[in-house]
Amino acid sequence: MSSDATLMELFEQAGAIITNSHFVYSSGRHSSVYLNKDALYLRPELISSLCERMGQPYDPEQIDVVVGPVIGAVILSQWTAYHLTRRKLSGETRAVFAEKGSDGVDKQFFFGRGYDKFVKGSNVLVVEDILTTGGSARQTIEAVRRYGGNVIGLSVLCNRGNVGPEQVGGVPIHALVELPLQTYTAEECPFCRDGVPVNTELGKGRAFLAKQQAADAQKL
Ligand SMILES: O=P(O)(O)OC[C@H]1O[C@H](OP(=O)(O)OP(=O)(O)O)[C@H](O)[C@@H]1O
Ligand SMILES: O=C(O)c1cc(=O)[nH]c(=O)[nH]1
Repeated sequence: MSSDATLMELFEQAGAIITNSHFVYSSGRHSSVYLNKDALYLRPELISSLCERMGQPYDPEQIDVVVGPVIGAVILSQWTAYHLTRRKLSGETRAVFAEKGSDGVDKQFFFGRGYDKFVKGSNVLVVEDILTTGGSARQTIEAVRRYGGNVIGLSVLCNRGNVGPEQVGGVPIHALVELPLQTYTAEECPFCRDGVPVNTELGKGRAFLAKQQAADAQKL
């Protein structure tokens, strides 16, 4: 695994690149291509080797903690911390995750479970699977800073949104794959306009349709 092309091939082989459909993303944007990270998370050995590469550019002595936002990046934080620890002369790199309240109370990422103590005053590597708008990564970085951590870098599997440091709080980004892909707002989406059915299996299509139905019902 040494180039974007090789990694892309690997993602394809793992069934992680799905095209020619109508997806809705967590940001609310729409697109015809979906990078199915969950097909990668099925494969621990593959994820381990990807995370080894995600941690490679960083000096392990400089990273105390790896932080990932729930859900997928929890797996990345574990494996990246594991490989950083293996390169460390002494001590262990911790892995913690940032979460959001399911009750709607905590709308921003927070560190529960006593993890705040491991973030405060620590040098932190933030990991994320996919950058589309960079919103989730930016919010994670903001949470680390709010809790008193020092963000050293952001390492991601795939930057599919051409996201730059200025969109994630000025933090340098390392992406295993740079794959700029077109996305649209719902209003400008050509697939919505042409009546292409929304994919309800992957992404946030089900929630999008439910919201649309609720809005339509209110109009009646
Ligand atoms: O750059 P952004 O526009 O923020 O989009 C990227 C985020 O969206 C997806 O999260 P999803 O909600 O699918 O997360 P999960 O399945 O990991 O919970 C993806 O895993 C990133 O976390
Ligand atoms: O932006 C997203 O939500 C998103 C895009 C993508 O390609 N894959 C994914 O799992 N999430």
